[in-house]
Amino acid sequence: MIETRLIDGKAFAETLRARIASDVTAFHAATGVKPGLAVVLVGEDPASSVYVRNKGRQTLEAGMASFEHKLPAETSQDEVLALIATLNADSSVHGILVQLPLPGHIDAQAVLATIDPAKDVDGFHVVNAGRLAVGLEALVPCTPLGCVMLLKDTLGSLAGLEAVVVGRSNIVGKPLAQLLLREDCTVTIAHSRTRDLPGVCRRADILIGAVGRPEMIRGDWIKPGATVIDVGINRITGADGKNRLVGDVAFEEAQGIAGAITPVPGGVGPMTIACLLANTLTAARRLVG
Ligand SMILES: NC(=O)C1=CN([C@@H]2O[C@H](COP(=O)(O)OP(=O)(O)OC[C@H]3O[C@@H](n4cnc5c(N)ncnc54)[C@H](OP(=O)(O)O)[C@@H]3O)[C@@H](O)[C@H]2O)C=CC1
Ligand SMILES: Nc1nc(=O)c2c([nH]1)NC[C@@H]1CN(c3ccc(C(=O)N[C@@H](CCC(=O)O)C(=O)O)cc3)C=[N+]21
Ligand SMILES: [Mg+2]
Repeated sequence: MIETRLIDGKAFAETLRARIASDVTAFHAATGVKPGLAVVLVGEDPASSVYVRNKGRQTLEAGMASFEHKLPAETSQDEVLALIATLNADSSVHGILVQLPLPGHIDAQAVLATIDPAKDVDGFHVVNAGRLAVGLEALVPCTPLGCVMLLKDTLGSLAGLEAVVVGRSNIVGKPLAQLLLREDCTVTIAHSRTRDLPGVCRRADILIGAVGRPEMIRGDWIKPGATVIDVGINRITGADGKNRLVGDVAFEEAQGIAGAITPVPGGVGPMTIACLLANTLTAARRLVG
């Protein structure tokens, strides 16, 4: 048995946000401009509500302006597109985030395609996804960016390591694989059709759970000493009837096997928000500079 190190994403994110806040102060002093982040929320998604609340508060704490647009669930796609056009044209807005998932009658790809790529702080626009894929400067999705920051802080160089990413979504798995490739990892992307998922996971020096299934990745899927990043945010009802948050990895089982692991909460989640603020400042610098 080894001693499993806890990767404290909450503490790392606090440090990052403090640095961003002082950079925002300097940017404001030099340009007279306050970076502004607009968040568009259509309908009520319970999983999104914590994120939106934390984000709004931390945006203000970083010295940025926060514009929240909460629209009813029955808002038409055309109305959402019109709002985005307004935000694209608004010079006080440097970052635009449309909270996903959107209600079923709205085509998320059509909405994302309307966002000015220069203001796309989520990095979900095809232009930013493409620029990342071909190695050009891009706005990079926040959760993958946060994961790689934690990995580099834990491991130093990632070059040559076997990374297995479980999950292939456009918002986490795919861009994370791109970033790990950029760090010279040997990358495998696993998904629901992967054969022998436990065996594939056991190859990983770096194992990432981005699935959305509570504690699906078991302790004996982890190679001894591996670094485990748990992206999953799953709300479950415990034996005591209380709701709690768990990741995609069976955290207790990983103790004594993993070399290091992120907790849920307090791991990747806070990093996502810190990276969103970092991207908003980056966007403001490029738009104003
Ligand atoms: N911490 C944070 O900041 C963030 C956390 N999240 C959380 O991360 C998790 C993933 O989010 P997201 O990427 O949007 O989810 P999606 O539902 O978009 O994607 C899930 C992926 O997991 C794969 N998958 C599902 N079931 C299995 C299975 N049994 N075995 C192997 N692979 C499987 C799917 O495969 P297939 O493609 O074949 O269907 C898919 O590629 C969620 O819990 C979400 O809440 C998300 C964003 C930010
Ligand atoms: N356009 C868009 N961009 C996103 O980045 C995006 C999205 N839509 N839709 C929803 C998912 C989910 N997500 C989270 C971010 C932070 C926490 C977070 O701060 N979590 C804390 C607290 C969680 C809690 O206490 O409930 C933690 O893990 O410690 C969680 C989830 C971003 N997402
Ligand atoms: Mg999704």
